[in-house]
Amino acid sequence: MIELEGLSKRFGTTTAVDHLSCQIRPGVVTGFLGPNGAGKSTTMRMMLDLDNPTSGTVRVYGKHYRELSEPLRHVGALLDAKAMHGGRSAYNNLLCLAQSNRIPRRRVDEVLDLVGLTAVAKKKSKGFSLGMSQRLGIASALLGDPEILMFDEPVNGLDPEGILWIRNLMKGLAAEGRTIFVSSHLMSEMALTADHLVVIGQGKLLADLPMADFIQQNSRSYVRLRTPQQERLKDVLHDAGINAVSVPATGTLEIDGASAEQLGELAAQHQIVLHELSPQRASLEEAFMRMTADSVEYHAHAPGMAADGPARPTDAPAWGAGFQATPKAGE
Ligand SMILES: Nc1ncnc2c1ncn2[C@@H]1O[C@H](COP(=O)(O)OP(=O)(O)OP(=O)(O)O)[C@@H](O)[C@H]1O
Repeated sequence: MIELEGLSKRFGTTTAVDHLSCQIRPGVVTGFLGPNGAGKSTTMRMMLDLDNPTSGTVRVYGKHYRELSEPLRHVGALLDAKAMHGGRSAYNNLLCLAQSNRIPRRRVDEVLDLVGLTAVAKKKSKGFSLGMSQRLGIASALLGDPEILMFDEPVNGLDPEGILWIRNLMKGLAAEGRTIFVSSHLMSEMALTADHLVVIGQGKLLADLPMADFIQQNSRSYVRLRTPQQERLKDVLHDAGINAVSVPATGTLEIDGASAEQLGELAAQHQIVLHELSPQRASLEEAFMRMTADSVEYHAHAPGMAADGPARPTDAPAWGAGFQATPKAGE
């Protein structure tokens, strides 16, 4: 369990973290999301006592990080994969960490094996690729077999096999009852890994809720229908009080406010042929873009797009217009 209470951090005139309060619970993978510069790394650094809060507190199992004796046995973290001593071998980097926390030497071999670096254990870490450095950073986080694990962008530089491995590792560690807190900009990966989300924008808490609720609350689901009898179906739907929007580009109808079952049965009753009847659920990426659109600081613009153009994805469906995210703190 990690508890943040009114946590704030200012750097000069920049407020990196702004009165953040939430709890990161054990037994699940909690994803930590936010646009660039939202304050994710600063928050994680404060959790590890690497930055002092301007105000507020962060506690791990009821204690400040600095009060933990042998902290690696309680909290393991990967914040910066290149933070290792480049002149030391992977083995020696881990051995130094182990010795300073009274962790037995055999654990170094175990974690090297776990992350797949046994073959290069004696090589200096400055020659490691980003993916190998990530694996070494993950090994250091696992060294003390801690109850709490924090990973800042852990899949950065990993190949597909490595991404699958870290995903299963995090899920497995959470299933053992550990607290797993992970940041990533890869929404598709986060959608597959995290059970719960904490979302921040400009240092403020925007959401703290289960993944499924986040997607449901920040997107609209609808049903897509394709039929060779579109006008007839529209009349039937109209008579049933259901509004359908034609999408000429795809030749489909988009309907919200009715389930796929209802629509299929209605079509069958009127002997209307359907070529497609598919419930559409927005992706985590879409839900994230909608929620954080107003707190994105650094916008890139597609060629030809005005500098003050929309922050939302250009392929956002028309029904997104007027959408308002409802920030929700706590559950
Ligand atoms: N040491 C520092 N000195 C001054 N400003 C800082 C410092 N560290 C972070 N900041 C600022 O604090 C804000 C939050 O930065 P932070 O790195 O925590 O965001 P982030 O969400 O991790 O971003 P990203 O997703 O790009 O990694 C930014 O405006 C950043 O420029």
